[in-house]
Amino acid sequence: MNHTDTRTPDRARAAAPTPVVREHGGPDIWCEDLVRIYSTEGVEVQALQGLNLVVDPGDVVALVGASGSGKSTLLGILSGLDRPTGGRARVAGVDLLTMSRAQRVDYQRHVVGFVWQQTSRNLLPFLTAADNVALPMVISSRTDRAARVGELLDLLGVADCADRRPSQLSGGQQQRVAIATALANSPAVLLADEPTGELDDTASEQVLEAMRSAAAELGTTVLVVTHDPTVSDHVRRTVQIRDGRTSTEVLRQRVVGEDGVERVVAREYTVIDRAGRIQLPRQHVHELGLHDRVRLEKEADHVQVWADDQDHGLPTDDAAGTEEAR
Ligand SMILES: Nc1ncnc2c1ncn2[C@@H]1O[C@H](COP(=O)(O)OP(=O)(O)OP(=O)(O)O)[C@@H](O)[C@H]1O
Repeated sequence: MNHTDTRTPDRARAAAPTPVVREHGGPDIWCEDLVRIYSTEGVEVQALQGLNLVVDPGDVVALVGASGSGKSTLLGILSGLDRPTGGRARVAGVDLLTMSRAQRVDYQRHVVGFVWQQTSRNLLPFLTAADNVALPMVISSRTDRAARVGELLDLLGVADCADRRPSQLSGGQQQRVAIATALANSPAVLLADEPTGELDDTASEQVLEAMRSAAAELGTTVLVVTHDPTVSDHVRRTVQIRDGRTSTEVLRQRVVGEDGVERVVAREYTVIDRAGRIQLPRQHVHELGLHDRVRLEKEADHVQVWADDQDHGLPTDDAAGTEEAR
């Protein structure tokens, strides 16, 4: 113990966060059957209803979905601000359900970075951009601060803003400084909740591109909640949440055609959980009149889904019917 430290051992311990236990290897975000139920005045809202999500290290993923579908609830849990009601969740090898309150501080300082929608919420107004970026490193006693501040501001394209306060920056510049601040302590995962929600199209484009390229350069995994339709140009993978569950995903791949021209091919997938459950797109359900139950037919390499148009009141000799085991 430091002899100049006059605090009692207990107080000294309380000041330093307890390090989180990290298992290395595996995905950077892993959620299984995640449930979050809010209870207010006797009314229960099931914000997450068994959500599954796996994000590999270095991936940049956009999370989209209608208002109230559970996006912010998920981000709240992944950032360590909230606890799930059930299920399991790991971020960068940290088990979020067994993490203690003291470990949460270490988790939020070193494992995850966070950017909020409101530009004013991300930065301290009385500090310059450079001092805002340096602050998390001061708190965690990092010594290479000046070099790191320069590197991050440069990476986010706001090196010329270093000596300005947030009020002297545009909304887009503020968000880029906010991303630099969130990346200061080299988190494994960057979480962003509508980071372009208050910006116009041009500034949104610049912020998303700066975030993507900085994450690629630093190897940071990114999960960004957005309503911004242009986000698809900046991410390889878009995950859609519907009613508290991941429902569909769009994966984009760059392919070179026979004409030698490179293009992006996007393909939409429906998410299947461990139990084999899938959620059919609402439009398919509506257009095909699917309800109550559907009939599945397995082909050699795919499964067909048919509306139930049988009369169940009578025995049937329909060839598609399956004879019950006796
Ligand atoms: N603290 C809370 N107490 C009670 N219900 C809540 C609370 N926070 C969220 N909810 C409810 O949980 C559901 C999911 O909310 P959430 O904020 O996660 O959705 P969202 O997809 O982020 O929506 P938006 O796009 O509008 O921000 C909604 O029905 C919401 O009303």
